[in-house]
Amino acid sequence: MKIGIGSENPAKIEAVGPFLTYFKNAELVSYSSDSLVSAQPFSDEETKEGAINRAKDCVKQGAEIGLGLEGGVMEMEDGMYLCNWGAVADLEGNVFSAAGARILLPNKVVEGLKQGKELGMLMAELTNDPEIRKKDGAIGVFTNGMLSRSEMFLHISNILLGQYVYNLNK
Ligand SMILES: O=P(O)(O)OP(=O)(O)OP(=O)(O)OC[C@H]1O[C@@H](n2cnc3c(O)ncnc32)[C@H](O)[C@@H]1O
Ligand SMILES: [Mg+2]
Repeated sequence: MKIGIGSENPAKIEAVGPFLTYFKNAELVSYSSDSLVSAQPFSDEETKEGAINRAKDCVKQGAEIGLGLEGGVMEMEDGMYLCNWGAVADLEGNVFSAAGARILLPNKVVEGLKQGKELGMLMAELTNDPEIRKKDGAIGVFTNGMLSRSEMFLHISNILLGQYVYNLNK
């Protein structure tokens, strides 16, 4: 059985771990799947949609179970937050989604986002590390290393697996 992840970003690929532990005979395949939303989603809705589209795209490309993870930003009354969504889809047409951590972004980053820059690029500039989105990510930087981007996606992946299995067994 193939379990697909709709990204080539290692921070996302690592997060498939719980699915591979649960479905013991599964093979992991990473697809460059299309989120069909903007490269920088600007709301919870758009970020969630991106995650669902990535998960469904993996199934379209041949996976029995597809996982999609998407990072975005969303506005609240006190400013702009980093938000994260995940989704799992399967061949039977089941789809489940779940959200992960949110954290307020500093003004300097928000200004860049409003100018149309992607968060990944802004974080690379801020940290002088072009690979930051594949490792600690914004969440790691702004939590002083307490929670990395891959750990944050792993948390979402556990929620998705739990939801998926709960509903399979019903
Ligand atoms: O290759 P893909 O799977 O697209 O991985 P990505 O790093 O581009 O991740 P997303 O498309 O899900 O995220 C949308 C944008 O926000 C950036 N981003 C989101 N969360 C981030 C984080 O925690 N740290 C750095 N950049 C982040 C990301 O690099 C993109 O520019
Ligand atoms: Mg992207």
